[in-house]
Amino acid sequence: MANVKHMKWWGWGVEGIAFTYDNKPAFAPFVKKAVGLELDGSAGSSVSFSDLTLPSSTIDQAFLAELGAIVGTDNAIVDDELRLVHTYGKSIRDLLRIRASDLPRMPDVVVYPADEAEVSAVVSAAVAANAVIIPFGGGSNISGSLEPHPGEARVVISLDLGRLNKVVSIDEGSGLARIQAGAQGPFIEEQLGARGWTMGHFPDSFTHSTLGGWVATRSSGMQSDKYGDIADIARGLRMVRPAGIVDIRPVPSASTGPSVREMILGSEGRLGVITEVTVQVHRTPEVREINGYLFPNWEAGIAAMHEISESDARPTVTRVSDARESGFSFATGKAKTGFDPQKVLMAYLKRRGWDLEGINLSFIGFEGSKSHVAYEKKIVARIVKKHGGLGVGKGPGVLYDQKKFDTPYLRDFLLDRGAAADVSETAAPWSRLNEIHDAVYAAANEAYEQIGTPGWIMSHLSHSYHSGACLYFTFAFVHGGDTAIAQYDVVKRAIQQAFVDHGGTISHHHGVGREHAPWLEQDISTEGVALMSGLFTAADPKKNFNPDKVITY
Ligand SMILES: Cc1cc2nc3c(=O)[nH]c(=O)nc-3n(C[C@H](O)[C@H](O)[C@H](O)COP(=O)(O)OP(=O)(O)OC[C@H]3O[C@@H](n4cnc5c(N)ncnc54)[C@H](O)[C@@H]3O)c2cc1C
Repeated sequence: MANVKHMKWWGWGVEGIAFTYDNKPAFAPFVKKAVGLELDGSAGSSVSFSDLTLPSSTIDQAFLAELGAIVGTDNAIVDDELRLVHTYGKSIRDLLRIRASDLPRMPDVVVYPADEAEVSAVVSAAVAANAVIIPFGGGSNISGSLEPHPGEARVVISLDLGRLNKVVSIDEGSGLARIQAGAQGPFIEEQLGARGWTMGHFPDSFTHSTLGGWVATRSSGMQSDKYGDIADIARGLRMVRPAGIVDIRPVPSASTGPSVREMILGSEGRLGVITEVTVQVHRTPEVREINGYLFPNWEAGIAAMHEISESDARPTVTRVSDARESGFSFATGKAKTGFDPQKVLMAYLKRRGWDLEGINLSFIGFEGSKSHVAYEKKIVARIVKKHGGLGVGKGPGVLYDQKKFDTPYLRDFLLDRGAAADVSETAAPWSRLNEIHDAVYAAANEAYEQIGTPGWIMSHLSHSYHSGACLYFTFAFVHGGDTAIAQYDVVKRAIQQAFVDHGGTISHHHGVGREHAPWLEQDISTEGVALMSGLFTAADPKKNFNPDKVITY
């Protein structure tokens, strides 16, 4: 069997790692206050694989043998757990549906090609048989980008790129690395790091997502302020199509008509299978540091991030959490014995007249030579001070850096105990960020009233650009069991609508999939959707490539 590791079928990450609130005394009271959920130390209720009802595979032996002849019989697999892992991504909707056995259509077979030639052969065989091909990276998307259409009558192949996982070569003279599309974050950085390079792309899902998936969803990492989004980082591409390979060479910029590279970015498997990407890489910096700052309120934090984006400083991360999200961060802190610097700091701020409930916690990252980092930190310190903020040093930044990939486990913990939590993000001009923030809060709170349960919403700004920034919202509520997805839809719809109504996009970095497709027309206009639809129809007239995503039937 293919030696490709997958996440748990029922949640985030790998078996054996889970969120715990041991030694986090503020966590249980925080959850009680936020969503009314009583944490009593019990393990909660999870789901066992044998409780699920799964539809059988519809692939016939002859086609399975044909695929097996291309990739090896061990790499064309009909196995229920593998099929399940390849059905959905990791949104709360996906996790709720799995727990409810809401699985109308699963892939019939999971195929693991070893190289581009095998991808091409599988694509040819699949198109000849009029089968559906769904490229699979790490399965971490939260936009419904993988699931087969419930009524799909044709054979559905999940084409897992997990064996295409090598850094092929590095052009050290240009800072370009050729990397296979199925490589996951840690493996890429390990390979590059060993030769003194970094790609600088660190999405929160870094540990379980792939280069091909990042490109296919237009991903953005937490250090995008310096390194760019994947759309900036990915310079060259190779994508398998039924009639051949699209080969976009890694030139720094080009004036060659509408950009085919851009058409592939965000295509979510609808145009073909990406096998290789040439990315920009940078020398590992001499200094890497994330510092903590506090602001007395949200408006001050946003104004400071805006001013930093216009300054001579070019931090890697500019992030500020609103008061609610800051409260959440404080609540997940470990208990201290003896001297507690946080307590001392809070006492100091109180003396200076700060409203402790209104504190906004910020992280700003710096990379480069010692002198460059010192120069940037000086600029940032001046701006933070101007907006009434305060630097609190490296300590909180070190903690943030260590914990940043652990947060997703919390969602499974809450789900086991009856609470649904998920995220929605947007990007908008600087001039509209405060308006969007307030509008989303109002929309979510109205939605909670509508579904009749107390709910939680919190937000941070991340990913700053010249003209605006990304706002990222996390929401949670105790769900009503069978009605959980309907309740989730009410909240999610309210938030997405508030984005478009107030000048934001429906998705800054999570793609469209099926989840955000209903708002696409409001975002890019009717004619915009018509253009995109024309591209998909011309490129894939029989809808063999991951149909029903981005633009749905
Ligand atoms: C806890 C959590 C945190 C997250 N944090 C971030 C974040 O910080 N930034 C961010 O950008 N996203 C984030 N995401 C979303 C997700 O990780 C991204 O969308 C990621 O880019 C998906 O990559 P993947 O390899 O898992 O792709 P998959 O989920 O396997 O696939 C996603 C889509 O891409 C297509 N695809 C995958 N590989 C290929 C290929 N080789 N060729 C053609 N199409 C392909 C699939 O068909 C599908 O349509 C997060 C998700 C979770 C659950």
